[in-house]
Amino acid sequence: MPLTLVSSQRLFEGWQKRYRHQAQSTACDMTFSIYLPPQTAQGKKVPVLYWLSGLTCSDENFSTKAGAQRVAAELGMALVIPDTSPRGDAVADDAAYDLGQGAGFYLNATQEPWRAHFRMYDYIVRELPELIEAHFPVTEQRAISGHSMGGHGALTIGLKNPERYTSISAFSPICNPCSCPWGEKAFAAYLGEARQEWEQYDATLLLEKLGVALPIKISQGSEDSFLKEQLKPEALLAVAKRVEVEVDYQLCEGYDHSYYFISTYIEAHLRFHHQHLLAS
Ligand SMILES: N[C@@H](CCC(=O)N[C@@H](CS)C(=O)NCC(=O)O)C(=O)O
Repeated sequence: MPLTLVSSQRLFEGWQKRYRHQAQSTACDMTFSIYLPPQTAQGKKVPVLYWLSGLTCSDENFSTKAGAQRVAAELGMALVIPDTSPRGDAVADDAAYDLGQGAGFYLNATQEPWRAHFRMYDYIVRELPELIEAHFPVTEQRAISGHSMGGHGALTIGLKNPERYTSISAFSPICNPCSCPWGEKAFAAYLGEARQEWEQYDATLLLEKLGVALPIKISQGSEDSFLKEQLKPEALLAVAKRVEVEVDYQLCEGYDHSYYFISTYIEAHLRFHHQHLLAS
């Protein structure tokens, strides 16, 4: 599995790098970004935080806007930031921002024209960590976080694979995609009309079914324009209470859905993951 280096920059005594590689699960070239903290230059292996971005993003939004690298350098954590979907001329797409390229929803599509390439669940859970652990000085300790569609990805992937992650966190996650317009549209397209197929990718329904007790932290802006119609944290929190799973939920007064919000709270999320990675 060869990697092609796309770019490399020095940052907080570590390195921000971008790579391209041919992915088996998505059957196309994929690009990801990685921040390697200074400890790796001293030959030390470090744990990894996987960050899943939201609709319309690539691997570059978080790398350039969240400001996470300073604290990652201090804590000695690598940051791995994949793209949000397969891409390319041979990959199906849709004119809307919330379907197709840039909107992979971290699932394995079963429907035409999506199923050949839209297999982001397999890519994130298996293929990418295997690649990262084979090529970089990292341990097998992993944490997972994300924003909006990526918050949905972090929650569902973490809940379904608790043995693979120490902790889950999310900013403004789509908590109950089976019951919101973004989720209903994407799941109908990628998974078909049978709603029982959708349940395997819905954090609220998964928490109810699996009751996984991994540490979970969620931050949500009170002025997020998507909060009421799309994100539905109240559905997840009600289930968490019912199944007695503790969720560290913070409603952040006055913040919206943007990377200004993420950059304000990313330090708290990195320290949360670091504490659980240390204990693992
Ligand atoms: N109305 C927005 C919806 C998409 C959106 O807000 N995307 C969020 C994630 S759900 C994002 O992170 N955008 C990229 C950025 O802010 O850098 C658009 O059309 O771009």
